[in-house]
Amino acid sequence: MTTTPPRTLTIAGSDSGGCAGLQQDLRTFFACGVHGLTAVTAVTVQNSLGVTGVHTVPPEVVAAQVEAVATDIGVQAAKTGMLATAEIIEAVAGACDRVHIGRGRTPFVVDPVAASMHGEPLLHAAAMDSYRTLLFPRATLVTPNLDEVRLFTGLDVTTRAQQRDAARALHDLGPEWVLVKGGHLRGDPECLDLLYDGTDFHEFVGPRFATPHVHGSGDTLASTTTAALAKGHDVVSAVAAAKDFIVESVRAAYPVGAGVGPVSPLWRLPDAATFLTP
Ligand SMILES: Nc1ncnc2c1ncn2[C@@H]1O[C@H](COP(=O)(O)OP(=O)(O)OP(=O)(O)O)[C@@H](O)[C@H]1O
Ligand SMILES: Cc1ncc(CO)c(N)n1
Repeated sequence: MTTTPPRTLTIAGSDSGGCAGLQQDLRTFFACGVHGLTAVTAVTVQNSLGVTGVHTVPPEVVAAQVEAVATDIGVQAAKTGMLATAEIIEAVAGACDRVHIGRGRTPFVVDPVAASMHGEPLLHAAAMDSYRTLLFPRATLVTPNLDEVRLFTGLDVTTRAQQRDAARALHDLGPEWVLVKGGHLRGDPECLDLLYDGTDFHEFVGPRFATPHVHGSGDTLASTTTAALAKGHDVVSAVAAAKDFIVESVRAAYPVGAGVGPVSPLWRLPDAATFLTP
C-alpha cells in the first residue's frame, strides 16, 4: 500500500480560467506532492481578460467544508485565498479554531486577496476590518502584495526600504510572520520578497522576467509555502523553497486566451507534456 501524502487545505475562490484561485492552488499542491483539499468560498466568472461575475458561497457552507475535511482527512497546513466577504471571514475564523488551524497549531498561511490582477475587487471593503481582527492574529504567515499592503496599512511602497517599513506595520497587526511580496515593485530589476517575524528580516531575491503571463503567481507562492510547511519545513525554509518554485513557475508561464496567462507549476512534471501523446 502506498503512503498517504501530507494533506493541505485551500480556502479560496474558483477561477473558471484555471489560472488563479483554487485551481492554481490545487495544481501547485499536486506538483509539490501533497493531497489538496478545498473549501470553496466563491465562484468567479473569469478568463484571461478579467473577472465579470462573483457568486459567493453561504458562509456556513464554507465552514462546513473546512470542518468536514479536517475532521476526517486531516490537514497538515492550510491557506486562504479569496474570502470575498466579512461573513465568510468570520465563518473561516470560527471553523479554523474548531479544527485547530492557526498559529501555534496547524500552520496557517493567509494570502489576503483583495483584487484580481486586472483590478476587479474580490473582497468587500467592509471585510478589511475582519482580516485585521480575525485572520491576521491567527496567521502563521500573511503574504500581501504591494496593493494589499497599501489597503491594510496605508503605506505606499516604491523602494526596498519602504518594503521593510511595510513589513513592520503589517507585523503589528498580529501575524507571526509577514512576507511582503515585491512583484509589483516594477522599477526593481529583481523581485525581492521580504520575510519578517518582528525581529529578523530575510530577503528572497529572484530574477524579474519580462513575461506578461504572471496570473496566479501569488497563489502559487502561498500554496508552495503551505505544501512545504505541511512537509515539515519551518517558515524560513518553506518560503525559501517557495521562492525557488515560483521563479521556475514564472519561467514556465504560458499564454492562454487573449489576455494574461498563468505561471505554471507544470515545470515540476517534465514528462507531463509528452504523456498521452498519441
Ligand atoms: N515578472 C516576474 N518575474 C519573476 N517573479 C515574479 C514576477 N512577478 C511576480 N513574481 C514573483 O511572484 C510572486 C508573487 O508576487 P506578486 O507581488 O506579483 O503577488 P500577487 O500580486 O499576489 O500575485 P497575483 O495576484 O498575480 O497572483 C513573488 O514571489 C514575486 O516575487
Ligand atoms: C478566484 C481568484 N482568486 C484569486 C485571484 C488572484 O490571483 C483571482 N484572480 N481569482
